[in-house]
Amino acid sequence: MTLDIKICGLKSDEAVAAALESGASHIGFIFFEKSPRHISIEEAARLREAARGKALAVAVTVDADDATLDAIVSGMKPDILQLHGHETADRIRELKSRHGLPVIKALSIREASDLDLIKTYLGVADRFLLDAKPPAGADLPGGNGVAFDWTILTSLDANVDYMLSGGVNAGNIASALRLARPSGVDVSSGVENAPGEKDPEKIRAFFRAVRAITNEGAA
Ligand SMILES: O=C(O)c1ccccc1N[C@@H]1O[C@H](COP(=O)(O)O)[C@@H](O)[C@H]1O
Repeated sequence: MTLDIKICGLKSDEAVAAALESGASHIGFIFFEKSPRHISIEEAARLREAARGKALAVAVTVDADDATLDAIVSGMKPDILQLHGHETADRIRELKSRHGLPVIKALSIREASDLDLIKTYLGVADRFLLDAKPPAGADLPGGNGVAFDWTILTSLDANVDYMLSGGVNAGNIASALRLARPSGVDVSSGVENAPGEKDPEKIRAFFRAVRAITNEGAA
Protein backbone atom coordinates (compact mmCIF):
# COMPACT_ATOMS: atom_id res chain seq x y z
CA MET A 1 0.00 0.00 0.00
CA THR A 2 1.46 3.40 -0.95
CA LEU A 3 0.21 6.39 0.92
CA ASP A 4 0.83 10.04 0.18
CA ILE A 5 2.07 11.98 3.17
CA LYS A 6 1.62 15.73 3.33
CA ILE A 7 3.39 17.75 5.98
CA CYS A 8 1.55 21.04 6.26
CA GLY A 9 2.28 24.45 7.71
CA LEU A 10 6.02 24.41 7.02
CA LYS A 11 8.01 27.56 7.77
CA SER A 12 11.65 26.57 8.30
CA ASP A 13 14.50 25.05 6.26
CA GLU A 14 14.96 22.36 8.94
CA ALA A 15 11.34 21.26 8.83
CA VAL A 16 11.26 21.21 5.02
CA ALA A 17 14.49 19.16 4.99
CA ALA A 18 13.09 16.66 7.54
CA ALA A 19 9.90 16.27 5.49
CA LEU A 20 11.77 15.76 2.21
CA GLU A 21 14.40 13.40 3.65
CA SER A 22 11.64 11.35 5.24
CA GLY A 23 9.88 11.02 1.88
CA ALA A 24 6.98 13.49 2.02
CA SER A 25 4.91 13.42 -1.17
CA HIS A 26 3.46 16.89 -0.47
CA ILE A 27 4.56 19.91 1.54
CA GLY A 28 1.99 22.53 2.48
CA PHE A 29 2.27 26.28 3.04
CA ILE A 30 -0.43 28.23 4.87
CA PHE A 31 -1.57 31.59 3.53
CA PHE A 32 -3.97 32.64 6.26
CA GLU A 33 -2.93 35.57 8.39
CA LYS A 34 -4.61 34.45 11.60
CA SER A 35 -2.63 31.20 11.57
CA PRO A 36 0.61 30.76 13.53
CA ARG A 37 1.73 28.90 10.39
CA HIS A 38 1.09 31.80 8.01
CA ILE A 39 3.99 32.37 5.66
CA SER A 40 4.83 35.13 3.20
CA ILE A 41 4.71 34.35 -0.51
CA GLU A 42 8.43 35.18 -0.80
CA GLU A 43 9.42 32.77 1.98
CA ALA A 44 7.19 29.99 0.65
CA ALA A 45 8.70 30.50 -2.81
CA ARG A 46 12.18 30.11 -1.32
CA LEU A 47 11.30 27.00 0.71
CA ARG A 48 9.40 25.28 -2.09
CA GLU A 49 12.50 25.44 -4.33
CA ALA A 50 14.12 22.76 -2.13
CA ALA A 51 11.21 20.49 -2.92
CA ARG A 52 11.23 20.75 -6.71
CA GLY A 53 11.26 17.26 -8.20
CA LYS A 54 10.93 15.71 -4.72
CA ALA A 55 7.55 16.67 -3.35
CA LEU A 56 4.53 18.61 -4.56
CA ALA A 57 4.11 22.08 -3.08
CA VAL A 58 0.59 22.89 -1.89
CA ALA A 59 -0.69 26.42 -1.27
CA VAL A 60 -3.38 26.37 1.43
CA THR A 61 -5.88 29.25 1.30
CA VAL A 62 -9.22 30.05 2.94
CA ASP A 63 -11.88 31.77 0.78
CA ALA A 64 -9.11 33.76 -0.88
CA ASP A 65 -10.00 36.38 -3.49
CA ASP A 66 -8.60 36.50 -7.02
CA ALA A 67 -5.91 39.08 -6.25
CA THR A 68 -4.57 37.00 -3.36
CA LEU A 69 -4.57 33.78 -5.35
CA ASP A 70 -3.00 35.45 -8.39
CA ALA A 71 -0.16 36.71 -6.17
CA ILE A 72 0.36 33.29 -4.55
CA VAL A 73 0.30 31.39 -7.83
CA SER A 74 2.64 33.76 -9.67
CA GLY A 75 4.94 34.28 -6.66
CA MET A 76 5.30 30.81 -5.24
CA LYS A 77 4.28 28.63 -8.18
CA PRO A 78 2.54 25.88 -6.22
CA ASP A 79 1.78 22.52 -7.80
CA ILE A 80 -1.62 22.28 -6.12
CA LEU A 81 -4.18 24.62 -4.50
CA GLN A 82 -5.78 23.48 -1.25
CA LEU A 83 -9.03 25.34 -0.60
CA HIS A 84 -9.84 25.22 3.10
CA GLY A 85 -12.84 27.57 3.30
CA HIS A 86 -16.40 27.62 1.99
CA GLU A 87 -15.45 27.68 -1.70
CA THR A 88 -18.35 26.53 -3.90
CA ALA A 89 -18.07 24.05 -6.79
CA ASP A 90 -18.46 26.97 -9.23
CA ARG A 91 -15.63 28.87 -7.56
CA ILE A 92 -13.42 25.78 -7.88
CA ARG A 93 -14.25 25.45 -11.60
CA GLU A 94 -13.34 29.14 -12.02
CA LEU A 95 -10.03 28.75 -10.17
CA LYS A 96 -9.05 25.60 -12.04
CA SER A 97 -9.57 27.34 -15.35
CA ARG A 98 -7.85 30.57 -14.18
CA HIS A 99 -4.75 28.87 -12.78
CA GLY A 100 -4.62 25.46 -14.49
CA LEU A 101 -3.79 23.78 -11.19
CA PRO A 102 -5.30 20.74 -9.47
CA VAL A 103 -7.45 21.51 -6.44
CA ILE A 104 -7.71 19.71 -3.11
CA LYS A 105 -11.00 20.69 -1.46
CA ALA A 106 -10.93 20.49 2.33
CA LEU A 107 -14.21 19.53 3.99
CA SER A 108 -14.99 19.86 7.71
CA ILE A 109 -16.30 16.62 9.15
CA ARG A 110 -17.90 15.83 12.49
CA GLU A 111 -20.56 13.24 11.71
CA ALA A 112 -21.47 10.86 8.88
CA SER A 113 -23.94 13.31 7.31
CA ASP A 114 -21.09 15.82 6.78
CA LEU A 115 -19.69 13.40 4.19
CA ASP A 116 -22.72 14.15 1.97
CA LEU A 117 -20.96 17.38 0.96
CA ILE A 118 -18.53 15.29 -1.09
CA LYS A 119 -21.25 14.84 -3.75
CA THR A 120 -21.31 18.60 -4.38
CA TYR A 121 -17.68 18.58 -5.45
CA LEU A 122 -17.34 15.20 -7.20
CA GLY A 123 -15.89 15.69 -10.68
CA VAL A 124 -14.84 19.24 -9.76
CA ALA A 125 -12.25 18.90 -6.99
CA ASP A 126 -9.33 16.64 -7.89
CA ARG A 127 -9.03 15.31 -4.38
CA PHE A 128 -10.62 15.79 -0.98
CA LEU A 129 -9.03 16.50 2.37
CA LEU A 130 -11.29 15.39 5.19
CA ASP A 131 -10.50 17.45 8.27
CA ALA A 132 -12.24 17.77 11.64
CA LYS A 133 -14.68 20.61 12.19
CA PRO A 134 -12.91 23.29 14.26
CA PRO A 135 -13.83 23.41 17.95
CA ALA A 136 -16.28 26.15 19.03
CA GLY A 137 -14.55 29.52 19.18
CA ALA A 138 -11.48 28.42 17.20
CA ASP A 139 -9.86 31.08 15.01
CA LEU A 140 -8.69 28.59 12.43
CA PRO A 141 -10.70 26.43 10.01
CA GLY A 142 -7.90 23.83 10.14
CA GLY A 143 -4.68 23.15 11.98
CA ASN A 144 -6.44 22.75 15.34
CA GLY A 145 -4.99 19.32 16.10
CA VAL A 146 -8.47 17.89 16.54
CA ALA A 147 -9.55 14.54 15.12
CA PHE A 148 -13.04 13.40 14.08
CA ASP A 149 -14.56 9.97 14.53
CA TRP A 150 -12.77 7.99 11.83
CA THR A 151 -15.20 5.07 12.09
CA ILE A 152 -17.66 7.06 9.94
CA LEU A 153 -15.22 6.70 7.03
CA THR A 154 -15.83 2.96 6.78
CA SER A 155 -19.08 3.71 4.89
CA LEU A 156 -17.38 6.01 2.37
CA ASP A 157 -17.47 5.01 -1.32
CA ALA A 158 -14.11 3.43 -2.16
CA ASN A 159 -13.84 5.63 -5.28
CA VAL A 160 -13.63 8.86 -3.29
CA ASP A 161 -10.00 10.00 -3.38
CA TYR A 162 -9.21 11.69 -0.09
CA MET A 163 -6.47 12.58 2.35
CA LEU A 164 -7.19 12.07 6.02
CA SER A 165 -6.47 15.09 8.17
CA GLY A 166 -7.16 16.57 11.59
CA GLY A 167 -5.36 15.65 14.77
CA VAL A 168 -3.28 12.95 13.14
CA ASN A 169 0.02 12.11 14.85
CA ALA A 170 2.58 9.31 15.24
CA GLY A 171 0.60 7.84 18.12
CA ASN A 172 -2.78 7.52 16.39
CA ILE A 173 -1.97 7.07 12.71
CA ALA A 174 -1.98 3.25 13.02
CA SER A 175 -5.56 3.20 14.33
CA ALA A 176 -6.61 5.72 11.67
CA LEU A 177 -5.23 3.53 8.88
CA ARG A 178 -6.79 0.39 10.29
CA LEU A 179 -10.20 2.07 10.13
CA ALA A 180 -9.98 4.21 7.01
CA ARG A 181 -8.55 3.77 3.52
CA PRO A 182 -7.35 7.26 2.54
CA SER A 183 -4.97 7.74 -0.40
CA GLY A 184 -2.98 10.13 1.77
CA VAL A 185 -2.59 11.62 5.22
CA ASP A 186 -2.02 15.23 6.15
CA VAL A 187 -0.42 16.32 9.40
CA SER A 188 0.42 19.67 10.95
CA SER A 189 -0.06 20.08 14.74
CA GLY A 190 0.94 16.45 15.31
CA VAL A 191 4.53 17.19 14.27
CA GLU A 192 4.89 20.43 16.23
CA ASN A 193 6.23 21.44 19.66
CA ALA A 194 3.95 24.49 19.75
CA PRO A 195 1.51 26.00 17.21
CA GLY A 196 3.57 26.88 14.14
CA GLU A 197 6.79 25.33 15.47
CA LYS A 198 7.55 22.14 13.56
CA ASP A 199 9.80 19.56 15.24
CA PRO A 200 12.02 17.71 12.71
CA GLU A 201 12.24 14.70 15.05
CA LYS A 202 8.44 14.49 15.29
CA ILE A 203 8.28 14.65 11.49
CA ARG A 204 10.69 11.69 11.26
CA ALA A 205 8.76 9.79 13.95
CA PHE A 206 5.53 10.32 12.02
CA PHE A 207 7.03 8.71 8.90
CA ARG A 208 8.37 5.78 10.96
CA ALA A 209 4.90 5.23 12.39
CA VAL A 210 3.28 5.31 8.93
CA ARG A 211 5.89 2.95 7.50
CA ALA A 212 5.39 0.50 10.37
CA ILE A 213 1.74 0.17 9.40
CA THR A 214 2.02 0.38 5.60
CA ASN A 215 4.80 -2.26 5.56
CA GLU A 216 2.77 -4.69 7.69
CA GLY A 217 1.20 -6.29 4.61
CA ALA A 218 4.55 -6.59 2.84
CA ALA A 219 6.27 -8.63 5.58
O1 LIG B 1 -2.71 24.84 9.90
C1 LIG B 1 -3.31 25.93 9.87
O2 LIG B 1 -3.00 26.85 10.61
C2 LIG B 1 -4.43 26.11 8.89
C3 LIG B 1 -4.98 27.37 8.75
C4 LIG B 1 -6.00 27.58 7.84
C5 LIG B 1 -6.48 26.53 7.07
C6 LIG B 1 -5.94 25.26 7.19
C7 LIG B 1 -4.93 25.02 8.10
N1 LIG B 1 -4.40 23.77 8.27
C8 LIG B 1 -4.85 22.58 7.63
O3 LIG B 1 -5.49 21.71 8.57
C9 LIG B 1 -4.89 20.43 8.54
C10 LIG B 1 -5.04 19.70 9.84
O4 LIG B 1 -4.25 20.23 10.82
P1 LIG B 1 -3.86 19.46 12.18
O5 LIG B 1 -2.94 18.33 11.80
O6 LIG B 1 -5.12 19.00 12.81
O7 LIG B 1 -3.16 20.50 12.97
C11 LIG B 1 -3.46 20.80 8.16
O8 LIG B 1 -2.67 19.79 7.76
C12 LIG B 1 -3.69 21.83 7.08
O9 LIG B 1 -3.99 21.22 5.83
